[in-house]
Amino acid sequence: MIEFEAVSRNYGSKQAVRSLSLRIESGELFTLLGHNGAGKTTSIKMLVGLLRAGAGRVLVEGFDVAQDPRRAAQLIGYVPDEPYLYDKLSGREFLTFVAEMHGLAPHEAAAAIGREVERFGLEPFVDDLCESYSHGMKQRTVFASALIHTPRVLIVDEPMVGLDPHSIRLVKDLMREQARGGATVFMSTHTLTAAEEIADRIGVMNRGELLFLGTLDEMRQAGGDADGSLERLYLDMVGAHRPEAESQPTETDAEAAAP
Ligand SMILES: Nc1ncnc2c1ncn2[C@@H]1O[C@H](COP(=O)(O)OP(=O)(O)OP(=O)(O)O)[C@@H](O)[C@H]1O
Repeated sequence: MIEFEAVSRNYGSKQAVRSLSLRIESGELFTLLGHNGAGKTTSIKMLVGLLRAGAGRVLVEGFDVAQDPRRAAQLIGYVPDEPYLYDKLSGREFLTFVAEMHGLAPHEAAAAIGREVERFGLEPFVDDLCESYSHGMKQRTVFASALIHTPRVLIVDEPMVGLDPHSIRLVKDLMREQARGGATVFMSTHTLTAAEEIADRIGVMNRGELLFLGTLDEMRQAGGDADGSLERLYLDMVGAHRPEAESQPTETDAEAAAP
């Protein structure tokens, strides 16, 4: 179970997340949507303990992630938006390192690694150095590492980016399977078709605030469109709230700024 209790976070004077309250039950697959800069990654970083909340608190299975970070880390599997791996380790060495970090005994680690290598089809490259992996191979290895300790809570930030269709299917099935098995799954994504297909509930974030929280059917009711696709409903919902496009430097500006 995940709980955000009136959570806020600023970067300097910029308020990235404003009084976010949200409860996600075990067995639920929750999807967080929102335009670039809406506050999704900031929320996720507070959830996994990489950032401290400025106000409020975040609980995972009842444990405050800021007060009890080790306990929370044992409960959480986290797949960040940028896959992190050690270039000079092979995939198997990396998975072994993660298993040891979670305190798995060697025989448990070997069994868990075998299970995840098979699940994510890593066998053809798992003994090669990570520096030789494509983006999708890295992402699949990171997914495997996030599941090594069979976490109760799986948190994934933009899981579909850069994956081939086969891997996308794998990841979608995996997230549903995790939720069916009783885990809490929290996914942030811009891939609306995937969210439409697999989410139990959807949250729409806008300028650090939760604009909508509910099922797709509830979103259709709110949007007055009984058959609307998630893409249509989402675009209508955030369209009215979208901030002015931030001014991008023109080529001339960039050239002028060059030394
Ligand atoms: N390290 C940082 N320093 C200053 N401001 C930041 C920092 N990280 C994020 N922000 C700002 O906080 C706000 C929320 O950013 P965040 O990364 O949480 O958005 P997001 O919804 O994950 O966006 P995206 O879809 O582009 O990943 C944005 O206005 C962003 O500019």
